Amino acid sequence: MNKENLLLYFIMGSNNTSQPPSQVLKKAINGGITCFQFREKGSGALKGKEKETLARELQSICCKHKIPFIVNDDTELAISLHADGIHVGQDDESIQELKKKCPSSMIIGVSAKTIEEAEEAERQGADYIGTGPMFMTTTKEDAELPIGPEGIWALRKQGIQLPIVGIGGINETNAVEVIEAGADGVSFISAISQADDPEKAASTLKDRLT
Ligand SMILES: Cc1ncc(COP(=O)(O)OP(=O)(O)O)c(N)n1
Ligand SMILES: Cc1ncsc1CCOP(=O)(O)O
Ligand SMILES: [Mg+2]
Repeated sequence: MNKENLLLYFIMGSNNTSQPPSQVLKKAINGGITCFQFREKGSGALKGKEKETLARELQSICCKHKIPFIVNDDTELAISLHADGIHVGQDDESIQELKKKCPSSMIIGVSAKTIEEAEEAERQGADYIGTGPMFMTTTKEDAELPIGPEGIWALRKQGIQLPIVGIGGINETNAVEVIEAGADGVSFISAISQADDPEKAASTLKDRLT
């Protein structure tokens, strides 16, 4: 993956917004996001056919605008849709398993916050790591305590070369700190999905970072 694609990485599922997800995604793309992750998870999340239908709808929007479409957690869905990538956490399927099942062109993102996790992700051939939570977040039900941008500094200081995306509680006022700490990109859910004007929210974030 081109690491420039990680700069403004938007993540959303149907329960992260009160607006139609397809509308939010289109507005976010108009505002300048560079990557999208479909994360259909948590209370009220769609399942089965409904989940797949929404995934296909959002994928086709991404495809039309040449925005990488990454699926969170659900390897089978990612493979069946020929998604551009899959993102997994430490408690999800291992990179080793993913490498066996997925086409070699598929982007593999892994959550990693300790040096051990990041080094293991590098060894196993991940394409990028997602590190966080950077700041307090209420979006992820089982989020751990924030580690702050210092967590990214620490990984860089210890020699981690993989592209890093910060995640968790990132908004227009703190995004720059995350990049300054050594991240290649910032990912966010609520800063865009909960905004009254998702296009403006995305373009403001972009202005802060470019
Ligand atoms: C870009 C990015 N980074 C981290 C995560 C978190 O993944 P995970 O730890 O598996 O938690 P869930 O998102 O599955 O609840 C992410 N999704 N994306
Ligand atoms: C999925 C995830 N992983 C760590 S924090 C988080 C939630 C990010 O959501 P928000 O950008 O609204 O804080
Ligand atoms: Mg996960």
